[in-house]
Amino acid sequence: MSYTDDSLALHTDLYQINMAETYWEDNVHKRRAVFDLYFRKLPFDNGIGVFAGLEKIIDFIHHFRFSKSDLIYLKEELGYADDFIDYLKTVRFTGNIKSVREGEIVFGNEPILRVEAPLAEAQLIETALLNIVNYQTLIATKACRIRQTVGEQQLMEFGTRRAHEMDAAIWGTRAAFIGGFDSTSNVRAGKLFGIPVSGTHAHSMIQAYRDEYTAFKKYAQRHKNCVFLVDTYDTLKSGVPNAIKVAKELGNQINFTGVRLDSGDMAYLSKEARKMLDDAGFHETKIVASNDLDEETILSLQAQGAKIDAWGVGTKLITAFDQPALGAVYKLVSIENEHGEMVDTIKISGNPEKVTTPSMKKLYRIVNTINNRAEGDYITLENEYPNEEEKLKMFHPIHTYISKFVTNFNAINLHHDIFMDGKLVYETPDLYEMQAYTKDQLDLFWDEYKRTIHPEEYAVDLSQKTWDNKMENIKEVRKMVSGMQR
Ligand SMILES: Nc1ncnc2c1ncn2[C@@H]1O[C@H](COP(=O)(O)OP(=O)(O)OP(=O)(O)O)[C@@H](O)[C@H]1O
Ligand SMILES: O=P(O)(O)OC[C@H]1O[C@H](OP(=O)(O)OP(=O)(O)O)[C@H](O)[C@@H]1O
Ligand SMILES: O=C(O)c1cccnc1
Repeated sequence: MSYTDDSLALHTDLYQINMAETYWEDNVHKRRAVFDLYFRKLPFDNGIGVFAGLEKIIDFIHHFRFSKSDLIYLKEELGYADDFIDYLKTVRFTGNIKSVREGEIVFGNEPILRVEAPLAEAQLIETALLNIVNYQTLIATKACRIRQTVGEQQLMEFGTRRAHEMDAAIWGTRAAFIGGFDSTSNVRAGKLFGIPVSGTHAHSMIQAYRDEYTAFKKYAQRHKNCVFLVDTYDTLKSGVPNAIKVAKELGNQINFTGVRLDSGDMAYLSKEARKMLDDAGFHETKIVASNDLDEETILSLQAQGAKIDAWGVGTKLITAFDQPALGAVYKLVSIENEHGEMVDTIKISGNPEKVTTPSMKKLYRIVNTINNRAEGDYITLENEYPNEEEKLKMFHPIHTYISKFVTNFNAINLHHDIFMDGKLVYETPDLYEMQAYTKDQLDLFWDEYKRTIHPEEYAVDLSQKTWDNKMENIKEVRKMVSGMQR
C-alpha cells in the first residue's frame, strides 16, 4: 500500500501514542519533560564509540507531523477518538534538543542527546530517535574499529547487498564514512551524500566472456583505472598472469591500479601476487582484498605479513555482524509538576548500572591542558560550571572509591543546541568535516582506550552534586515505596 502523504510520525511504537493519549486526556501533555538518550555499554567490547545519526534526526524532527492519511488510519483502523485526532493534527515538535555532534567520540552512560519538550511530544519522538541512533552509531563505531586496524590504508565499503534493506545500506554507508571509510560502492550514497564511490568488477563479467583475458581487456578498453578481479578460476596460475598480460599490452592506455583477491588464503596469495606484479615491473599496482573481512581477520592477515594494500568490507560492517544492536535507551530524568516546577525523576533497578541519573544535565569532556589528552567525561547538573573550579574531583559513579583529582584542565561542553523552542538552530557540518572531526578527536585519547582488543575503560563520571542528587532521589523513592507497604 502506498500513500502520497506518508509521514514518519507513525514510525513509532503504539505505546507512545497511547501514552500521549493518556497525557492529553489528563491535560498534562504540555508539561515540560526532559529525556536523556544514551547507551549503557560500548558495542564490540570497544573502548570508544562514534556517534552518528544526528542529520537524520534533524530531518525527522523538522518534518514531524501526522499527515492526513496517518490521522485517517489512527481514527478508522485503530479507533482513536475524534478529539484526540484533532489534537494529533496540531502536534509539531516545539521543544529543545541538545546533542553531541556527529562523529563525536562517545561512551556508555553519558547523555549523548537531551530532549526537553512538552511531555507528549517528547514521548512521540522516542522510538524514531532510538532507531536512528542505535543503528548509525553502531556502524560508525564498527567502521572506526576497522579504521583503527588498517591505519592509513584504503577502506572501501561494499555492504549494500547484505544490509538490512535499502535505508540501512544508505545510512549505514554514511555512518561508515564518518567512522573512517574512504569510499562506498553504493552509487546513490555517492549522489545523496557526496561520499566518493569506488569499485572493481564481479566474477560474472569473467564468466560472461568465459575467459579472463578477454574480460579484462574488454573492461580495460572502457575503463582507464583498472582493478582486475583475479580469483575466478585460479588466482596465481590464471588471474594474476592474465591481468599482467593485459596491462602490458595496453601500456599507458590504462592505469593498472590493482588486482582484487576475493577467496582462498589471502596471506599466501597476496604475497605471491605481490612478487609476480613486482617481477613484471608493476610496483605501484595495489592488492585489494575482500571476502567476509572484519577487523579480526584483517589483524590476522597483517600478522601473517599479507601484502594487502586496500580492503573492501561489506557484510560484517554494514550488519554489525558480531553485535547487531547497540541498546541505546531514552529515559525520563525530569518532569514539570502541577505547580510548574521541574522535579527530578528516577528509574530504580536491582542492577546499579541500570539506575537512571536524574535531572537536566550537561556533558563535559575534561581535557588535560598539559598533555592535551582526555582525562574523562564529566556529567554535571545544569547549573554547574566545572571550568570555574581549580581542582576537579572525578570519581567512578558506581565504585566511588576509585577517584582522582584533576588540575590544569579544560572542560569542553559536548552538547550543542540543535532545536530551540522547535526551531532548528544548528548548521549541520559537511560530511567530510564530520569524518575529519572524528579523526582529530581520536587524538585526544590514549591508545589504551582505542585498541580493539581488551581496551582500558575510559572514565565517565558524575559530579559530586549529580551523584548526591541521584542518592537523594533513590532515598525518596525508597521512602515512597516503604510508605506504601502495609
Ligand atoms: N590467511 C588468512 N588468515 C585468516 N583468514 C583468512 C585468510 N585468508 C582468508 N581468510 C578469511 O577466511 C574466510 C574464508 O572464507 P570462505 O571459506 O567462505 O572463503 P573461500 O572458500 O576462500 O572463498 P569463497 O568465497 O569462494 O567461498 C574469509 O572470511 C576470509 O576473509
Ligand atoms: O564479503 P563482504 O565483506 O560482504 O564483501 C562484499 C562481497 O560481495 C561480493 O561477493 P558476492 O556477494 O558476489 O558473493 P560471494 O559472497 O560469493 O563472494 C564481493 O566479491 C565480496 O566478496
Ligand atoms: O566493486 C567491488 O569490487 C564490489 C562491490 C560490491 C560488493 N563487492 C565488490
